[in-house]
Amino acid sequence: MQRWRGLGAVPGGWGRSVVTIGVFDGVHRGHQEIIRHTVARARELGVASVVVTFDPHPAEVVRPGSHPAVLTEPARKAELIEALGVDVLCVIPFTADFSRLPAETFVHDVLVESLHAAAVVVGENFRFGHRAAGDVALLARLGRSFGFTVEGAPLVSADKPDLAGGGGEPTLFSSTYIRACVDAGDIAAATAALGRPHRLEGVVVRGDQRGRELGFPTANLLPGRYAAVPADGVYAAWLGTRHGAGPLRAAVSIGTNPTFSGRERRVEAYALDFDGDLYGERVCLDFVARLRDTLRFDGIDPLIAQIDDDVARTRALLADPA
Ligand SMILES: Cc1cc2nc3c(=O)[nH]c(=O)nc-3n(C[C@H](O)[C@H](O)[C@H](O)COP(=O)(O)O)c2cc1C
Ligand SMILES: Nc1ncnc2c1ncn2[C@@H]1O[C@H](COP(=O)(O)OP(=O)(O)O)[C@@H](O)[C@H]1O
Repeated sequence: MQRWRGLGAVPGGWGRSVVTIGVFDGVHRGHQEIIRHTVARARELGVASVVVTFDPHPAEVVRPGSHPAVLTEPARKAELIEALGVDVLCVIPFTADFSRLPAETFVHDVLVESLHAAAVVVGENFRFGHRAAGDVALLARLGRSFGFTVEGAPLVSADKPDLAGGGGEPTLFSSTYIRACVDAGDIAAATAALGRPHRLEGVVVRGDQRGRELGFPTANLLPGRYAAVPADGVYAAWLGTRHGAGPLRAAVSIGTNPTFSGRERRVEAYALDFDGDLYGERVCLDFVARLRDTLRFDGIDPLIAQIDDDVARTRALLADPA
């Protein structure tokens, strides 16, 4: 997959392409559907498939201070998009000026002049241009005058309507919905919508050096500034490192360590069957299940007994690194 930053990176003599546009945070099952459709269409037409995305998140530029929680860091997003067979990922720096482009100008400059779109694939609820004034109907109208087709991919929702909480309405998979699932610690719902576990990435930093004394050294993960951190609680997760063998089973604690009257919120992972130094390493946690709420214990013995139980459950849940 080629990676372009900005429209200036489009090579001279670029042919036609099939394009899809979006923030694609999470690359969830709905996104996957749209991207697969884009790739399939491009292959049919014998042209390149291009995913256009934005950095930073448009919300932060349009309303500073409103950056939503990030489900996938840019490098991870690119990796997931590449795995879907896309030819080009074009990341447009989302500036205040760019945000003010009227919908028509956006279509002309990006889709027609730069990418020579033969077809544009979008979800039914796609909005674009200044104040999100453009919709699929406008895009289709512009397509007729500029010479590209517009294909709306159907939106994907939960198979079981009752996942929505009994309301009867099927839950539409969206980044906003998945952020809410993660924020509530609903790992099962997040996994269903993403089509894979939610991943948190970060660097291992020093904590209070207490873990070792408890018999459970924990890698304290410092997530990215806007990362979507699951609700306080204890989780079973796969811990991935850059070096070393495959992913490690981990019992993860997220919270302020109330037993020790801690104040800082921390993400700590005890890796099972592991003894090594992780300080300064970039690691990731793929959350598989929520085990329980964070509790305040009277002393360390009941805490240790509880962590023993968490570790046993983690071992049972995470059968075999595939
Ligand atoms: C699986 C697991 C579950 C934990 N559950 C709790 C808990 O319920 N309450 C709590 O106060 N601390 C809990 N802890 C956090 C410990 O208090 C923490 O690991 C210890 O304070 C070490 O901190 P340090 O890494 O900063 O040295 C848990 C830790 C692990 C690994
Ligand atoms: N099984 C393990 N799981 C997690 N970290 C481990 C493990 N074994 C050794 N370590 C190392 O020990 C460190 C954690 O020790 P700990 O006493 O909890 O200190 P800290 O308070 O700095 O987290 C980790 O950052 C890692 O480098």
